[in-house]
Amino acid sequence: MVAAPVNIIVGSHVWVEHPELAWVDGEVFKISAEEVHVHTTNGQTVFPKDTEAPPGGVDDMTKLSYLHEPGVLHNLAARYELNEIYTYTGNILIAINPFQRLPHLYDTHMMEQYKGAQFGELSPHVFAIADVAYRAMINEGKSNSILVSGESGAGKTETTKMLMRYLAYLGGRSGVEGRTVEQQVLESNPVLEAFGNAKTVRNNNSSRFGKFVELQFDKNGRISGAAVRTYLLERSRVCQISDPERNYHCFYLLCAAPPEVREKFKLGDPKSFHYLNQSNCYALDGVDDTEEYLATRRAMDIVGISEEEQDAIFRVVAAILHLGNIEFAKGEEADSSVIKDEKSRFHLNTTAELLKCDAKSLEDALINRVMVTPEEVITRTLDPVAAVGSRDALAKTVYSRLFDWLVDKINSSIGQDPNSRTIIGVLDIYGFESFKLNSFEQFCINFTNEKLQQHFNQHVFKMEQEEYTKEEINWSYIEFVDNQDVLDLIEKKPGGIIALLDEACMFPKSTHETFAQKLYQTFKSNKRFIKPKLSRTSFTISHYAGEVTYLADLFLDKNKDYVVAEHQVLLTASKCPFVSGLFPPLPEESSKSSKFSSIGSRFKGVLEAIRISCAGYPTRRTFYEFLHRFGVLAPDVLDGNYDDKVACEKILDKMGLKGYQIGKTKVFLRAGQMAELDARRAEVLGNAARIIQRQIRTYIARKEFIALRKAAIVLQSYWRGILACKLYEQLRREAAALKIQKNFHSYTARTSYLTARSSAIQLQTGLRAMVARNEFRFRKQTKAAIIIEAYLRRHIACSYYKSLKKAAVITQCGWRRRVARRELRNLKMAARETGALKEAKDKLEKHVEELTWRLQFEKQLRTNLEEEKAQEIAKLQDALQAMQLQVEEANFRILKEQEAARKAIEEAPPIVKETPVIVHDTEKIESLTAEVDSLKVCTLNWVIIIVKLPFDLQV
Ligand SMILES: Nc1ncnc2c1ncn2[C@@H]1O[C@H](COP(=O)(O)OP(=O)(O)OP(=O)(O)O)[C@@H](O)[C@H]1O
Repeated sequence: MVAAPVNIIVGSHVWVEHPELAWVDGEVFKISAEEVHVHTTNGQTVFPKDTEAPPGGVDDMTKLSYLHEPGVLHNLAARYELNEIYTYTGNILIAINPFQRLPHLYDTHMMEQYKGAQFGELSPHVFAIADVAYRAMINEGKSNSILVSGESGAGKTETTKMLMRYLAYLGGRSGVEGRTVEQQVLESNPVLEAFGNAKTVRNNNSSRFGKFVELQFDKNGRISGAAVRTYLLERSRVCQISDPERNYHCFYLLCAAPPEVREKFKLGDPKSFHYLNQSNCYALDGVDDTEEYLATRRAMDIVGISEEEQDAIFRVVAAILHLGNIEFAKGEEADSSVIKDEKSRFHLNTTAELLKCDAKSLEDALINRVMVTPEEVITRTLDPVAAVGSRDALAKTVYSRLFDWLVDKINSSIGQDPNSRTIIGVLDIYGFESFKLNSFEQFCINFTNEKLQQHFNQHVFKMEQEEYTKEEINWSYIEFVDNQDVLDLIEKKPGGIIALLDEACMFPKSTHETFAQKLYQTFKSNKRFIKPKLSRTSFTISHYAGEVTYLADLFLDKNKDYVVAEHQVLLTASKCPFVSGLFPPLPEESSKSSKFSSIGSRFKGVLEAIRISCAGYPTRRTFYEFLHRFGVLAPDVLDGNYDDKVACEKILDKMGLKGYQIGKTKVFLRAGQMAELDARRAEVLGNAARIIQRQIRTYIARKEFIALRKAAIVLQSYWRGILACKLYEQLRREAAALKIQKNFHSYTARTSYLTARSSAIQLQTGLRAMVARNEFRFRKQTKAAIIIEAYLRRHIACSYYKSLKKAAVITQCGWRRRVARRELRNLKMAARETGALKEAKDKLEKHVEELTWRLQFEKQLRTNLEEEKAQEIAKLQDALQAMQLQVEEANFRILKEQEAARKAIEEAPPIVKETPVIVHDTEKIESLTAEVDSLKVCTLNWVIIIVKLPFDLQV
């Protein structure tokens, strides 16, 4: 791995509950207006406050004028209060856990801004670090790594995720089946977290392993693959937890799995398992383990873990829980043990069943040890305590193998790029650890941190040197505290602690006690090694970050990191291919040395970087800045028209400072020299201020006196004026009072008059209203009477009219009947006369005919006599014509009479013919009609009045 050009230190928690109080790593800092008090275990230290720094703090701590621990912490606290969680220290980023979501800090817009931006141009940000790493990789073609370190819960994992997101943004590539590599790495997180994370005191989801995510890039800077490497899984947690922590999440998830799963693995309440019930914490706030179980299964699906493999994984997890419940009792032989009771045997059988191995072999593997000597094979029994140790060792081994299997599976699922030229690695590893009891794990972690520290020292030192070279200053005598001696103590070959440990592991008779004694002997004169009094197995190392006492008790076993041969044989023989796959047969005994391939640092590392700066020339100012600030110390130098560099040198000499350096453009000051100059500057400025103050005070006092006198005169005249005003006011008030009284009296009199008047009016109104109402009632009654009368009269008139009408009609009918009868009689007589005429006519016709015949007869008889009687005939003819005329007349009359008779018959009764009559009493009728009209129409019949009567009406 190429040395990292950039580092991220995830800082310790800083809580600023009160703006003036910060708590950092167990030390309380009280920040007053003038100075910073640090309450440490060694008592109280007081530091001057950095008055140069802006109230919101500086974004790069190298800009602080005073580089001391409280100043640095105060700066972080001030920034934290403004939600500025990132701060630079040179090119190191310090991130402070905000304990709240700050989405605006990580959105695409933010990524866009940091893309390609100059380092330091924008506010400190994790994206800026990733950007520098990426650009360096692209420009120089070198791999880079970013170190994320800090104590548990500081936010390393979150920071790592942000880095990954940004790097994926820069080098994004669509991955297999549409999922990007970054997505695949993130999708694998739930699986890793379920098996590698646990609740600790500081973090509910604490990663209990170190993680190195390697993003592989192709020549175009596109992500072409990724790998996740894990380190130092906290194996001891599988068997041992303390309240209120939890074991790995997967155990609780499985206990909360659906009933059929629990039944299959014979699981129950987590409280019933020894590996879980050592702590009272079973559930996590806001986390549903059943949901998490299903989410983990889903994530396993995504990662490509088959159904059978998932089943086997959870079977192994269940087996570990049952394994933990196997208890041992003393056996009959000395130093031997047996399975304690039926309950333990049940768990033993269940474990064997789940691991698909022989129950008897499991029992033997737990309580016996086989020792192979050149001569013979000896089987040694284990006492109950050793058997428990054996049981726990098996549980830890199985679990760590399971975890490694998962990591391998995830890596093969994400896919590697064997042709990748460059990588960017992100290392997420815990920082320096010091607990009450520290074991081999802490030793390894702290060793890792020592390594980082050395790397870090060299790195910062190198940068300092570069700056000094650039400025051409003499730097040969710069010292810095090196931790090489600690590293020598731990890793030197031969003779270091690790070498001695490896040596001890190789001797079968070695115990932790002999190992500790060896250490005491070897390092009795080493400044970094301390033997604690009254202890036979612990030792203390003076690390760069402080002293840590380690318990050597389990160092040998843990260092060996070997799988007990019996356990190996047992599980290799498992009928379950998954389980046997976790324990492939060993080719041969492998070296047991610990493998540490990475480094970490923590916050106090950061301070070391500052201390290194202090060891050199921590304060540097350009000539202009220096003269601008400290010119007041030597005004004559400023007036002397010297070159800036010479002027700076003269001022420094005048102040009697030694050891400073003048570069090409800057003045380099030793630690503390800036403070000294500041103090002198403050003194000079103070003296000047005092003179100015004196003059100003005199001026102010005189000005105040004149103003006071002027004010007194003005006050007096005002006061007199006020008295006169008061007198006038009194007089005015009296007059006003009289006026008011007068008006008041008139007002009351008028009010009472108006009241009486209004009462009288009211009374009158009432009475008048009463009279009017009576009158109105009377008129109303009268009107009603008139209406009734009118109705009555109309009724009488109507009745009378009806009777008259009826009489008229009767009279008319009688008269008409009489006339008609007379007519009829005449007609009948006429008819009878017509018959007689007709008879006479007929007779006459017969007579004519007879005469005609007689004429014709006589014509013949009297032909001769014709001439004689011509005259007589002519006479006769005349008589005949006359008679014919009479006949015609008679006929005509008959016809007329017939016509008249026919008409008479037609007109004969019952038909009554209306004959217009002359109305003599029209006025009377009209008046009646008018009256009837006025009396309102009662019925429609009455509206239509016959105004013409057929006969003379006599009333
Ligand atoms: N940048 C951040 N923004 C918001 N919340 C954060 C951030 N960093 C950390 N946190 C919060 O702090 C919690 C702990 O962070 P994280 O798990 O990253 O710590 P860690 O240093 O990895 O701890 P451990 O070493 O125990 O795994 C997170 O669950 C999250 O709630």
